[in-house]
Amino acid sequence: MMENKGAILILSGPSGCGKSTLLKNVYKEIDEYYFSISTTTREPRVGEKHGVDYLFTTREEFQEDIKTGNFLEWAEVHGNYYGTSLKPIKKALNEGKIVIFDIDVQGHDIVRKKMDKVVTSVFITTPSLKDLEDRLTNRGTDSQEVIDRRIQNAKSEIRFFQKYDYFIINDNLEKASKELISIANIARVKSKLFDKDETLNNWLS
Ligand SMILES: Nc1ncnc2c1ncn2[C@@H]1O[C@H](COP(=O)(O)OP(=O)(O)OP(=O)(O)O)[C@@H](O)[C@H]1O
Ligand SMILES: Nc1nc2c(ncn2[C@@H]2O[C@H](COP(=O)(O)O)[C@@H](O)[C@H]2O)c(=O)[nH]1
Repeated sequence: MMENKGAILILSGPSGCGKSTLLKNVYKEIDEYYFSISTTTREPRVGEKHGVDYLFTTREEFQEDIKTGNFLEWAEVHGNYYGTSLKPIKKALNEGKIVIFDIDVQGHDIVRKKMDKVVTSVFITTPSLKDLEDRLTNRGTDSQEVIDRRIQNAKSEIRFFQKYDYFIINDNLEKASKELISIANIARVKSKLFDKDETLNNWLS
């Protein structure tokens, strides 16, 4: 019996580059996916729902989850904690799903190390830092202080893009969506690699 039948698709990129927007645009084109809902200590934004966008929690509870070993990965990003719970990921992988992560560059490093064989990753960005700043400002969800911090962090995050399998410049939503769908299809093909042993067994038995 195969342990993993699914595959992982990681999206990273500076805050405001358009990861959530792109994902919402392409979900209907991806079969059998599971979006990994992260746990965070960040305050919910207007319109965000617990259990849909994030699992919102306190710093104390988050630290308890770290101690218990509940996270596949976790990181401090822009001054808040974010983490991926291991249990639902295992379940979705065993069900053969494409598990989609929207996580930062630190999280990508950890998941790569732990689950390299099943990971396909894509770094998403805007054409320029100015575009990023405009998007964060126009989104209207964060204070100027939070935006400034995210812009500062974007300058370091951009250096990580070479660690990723693919790179998308989200200048045009339609074009970027098509590129993301192609990458999701590649992740799907990767999941088929785990059928190799089973196929061989079927042939030889
Ligand atoms: N191709 C695009 N052209 C113009 N605006 C865009 C494009 N893609 C996304 N946006 C806008 O940019 C803003 C930021 O997008 P979004 O919230 O999806 O970013 P994000 O990468 O998920 O951010 P975070 O990491 O903070 O969650 C939104 O207001 C969105 O409507
Ligand atoms: N390492 C992880 N990073 C995560 C996770 N969930 C989200 N993120 C990243 O945090 C920033 C900020 O998100 P925001 O919703 O506050 O704008 C963003 O880059 C996400 O990719 C996680 O579980 N682990």
